[in-house]
Amino acid sequence: MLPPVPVLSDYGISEEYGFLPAELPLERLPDPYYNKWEAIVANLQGLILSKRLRGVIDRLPILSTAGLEHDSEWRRAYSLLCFMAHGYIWAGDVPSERLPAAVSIPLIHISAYLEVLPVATYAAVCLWNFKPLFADEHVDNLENLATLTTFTGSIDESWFYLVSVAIEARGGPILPLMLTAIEAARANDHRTVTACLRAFAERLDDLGTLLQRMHESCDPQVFYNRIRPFLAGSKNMAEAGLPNGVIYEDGTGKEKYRQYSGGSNAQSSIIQFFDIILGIEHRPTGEKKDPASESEKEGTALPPKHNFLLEMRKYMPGPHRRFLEDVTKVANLRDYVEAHSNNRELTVAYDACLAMLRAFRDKHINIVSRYIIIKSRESRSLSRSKSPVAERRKMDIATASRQDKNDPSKKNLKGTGGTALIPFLKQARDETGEPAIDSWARRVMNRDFSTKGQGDFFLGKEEATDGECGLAGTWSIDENVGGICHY
Ligand code: HEM
Ligand SMILES: N[C@@H](CC(=O)c1ccccc1NC=O)C(=O)O
Repeated sequence: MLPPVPVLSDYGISEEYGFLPAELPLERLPDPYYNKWEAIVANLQGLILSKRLRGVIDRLPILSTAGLEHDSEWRRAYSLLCFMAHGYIWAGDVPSERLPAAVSIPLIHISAYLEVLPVATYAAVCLWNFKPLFADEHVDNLENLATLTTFTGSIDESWFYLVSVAIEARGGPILPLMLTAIEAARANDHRTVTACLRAFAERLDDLGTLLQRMHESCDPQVFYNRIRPFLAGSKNMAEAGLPNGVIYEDGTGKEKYRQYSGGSNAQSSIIQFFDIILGIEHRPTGEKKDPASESEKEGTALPPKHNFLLEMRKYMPGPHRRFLEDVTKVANLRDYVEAHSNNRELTVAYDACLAMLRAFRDKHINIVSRYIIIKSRESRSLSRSKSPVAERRKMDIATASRQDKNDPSKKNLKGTGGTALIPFLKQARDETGEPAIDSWARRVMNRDFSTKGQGDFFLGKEEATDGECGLAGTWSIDENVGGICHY
């Protein structure tokens, strides 16, 4: 007996909005008992700017969670407390190693209820932190979105979160679409599978276009120096001033240091869903395709490596994490397409999805290059010329990275999630092309993009120059980030 195909509503997932809550995030908690939390967050930028946030939170009483009713209230409370927590920890000349009980006690309780970790996750700042400007218009349109809370009050920060919200909303309908494709493959209905894959490829192309819009209104300077420091977690943050992590006070005096990764879009369930549905496997960073043969060669068993993308599932809301696990059990499309490799329409549609997802990751690497790598180089040379200790510390918070004497600008830069970002992101991109069925597609997607240049490429047959799946285009090589495909 095959396991049942998951039903979205069983996991609180919407057919229309995907992992965004079907009920819009609350703009404030209805019970006036929580006015103190609402007032702090409503004045967050002012309190941070005037350096008065810590004092205010130090005087805040411990509020009970008993007044929270609907899930949307729990989500609002979680988001409020995460903004307060990260504001408290990071707004100051040195980060705070302790989080007062007035934040940590309710935050830990609410996180347990929502089955998410007590740190500013992607859910806290993106999924549960937006509103439509016009209630009668869709939220998959960036022109109809606003954020509820930001650390800085800047349009750059709002835009940074909202691009992700729009991607989640526009990607939402892909979930029921691809669950239908799984059912169709079970019924050997290749026409429906092909149609679903084509529609998926087109949507992925849309999502890439949305991702590119990051450049419109989020300035790399503002992102790197003003916004990003607040998104950092408490893991691997020694350079930034948190060698042990953070103590979440509970009044017992017996608390231990805790360490959590910072917010990262790797905590978005939708992109992980795309990988699962297409049968893309992500290995731990640095691991080659066939590690068994490598260890046999050396005659040693390799120790198990850390798989960051799996680790990031712990930072997703519990039902979303369980949905991904259950979809993994039924994902059959890669096997189905491989078993029907003589069906050109089917293989081309499947390869187009891989190509589009790979192109999405290319655009993302380009963003990371502009928003983090280039910025970190600039701030390093600036800080070398200024050099006082306070400047240096600020720089370390901004880069949230380790330094390497030989190449301080590249390999050792860390993402807020804690990855060695460039090797990790490039590997994730390359793994996206691996399942390609068609030999053309395989050659194009897995080619060595290590030299600069440009040219044309085709996915599928040579005559498939264009068309429904957008299978032809040009490629060019950027000096920082490897291959970029333009469709
Ligand atoms: C200025 C904007 C952005 C920057 C600087 C950025 C940076 C990063 C970094 C450094 C990582 C590595 C993981 C970590 O350690 O955190 C990452 C991962 C990731 N980011 Fe972004 N990101 C941005 C926007 C986005 C957006 C809008 C999306 C939309 C979906 C996205 C999707 C992902 C995904 C899916 C991963 C996991 C790696 C993968 O699956 O390829 N990012 N990002
Ligand atoms: N990993 C990114 C941060 C990041 O992507 C992120 C963090 C919190 C909430 C959303 C995020 N991504 C996208 O919009 C970084 O290292 O700066």
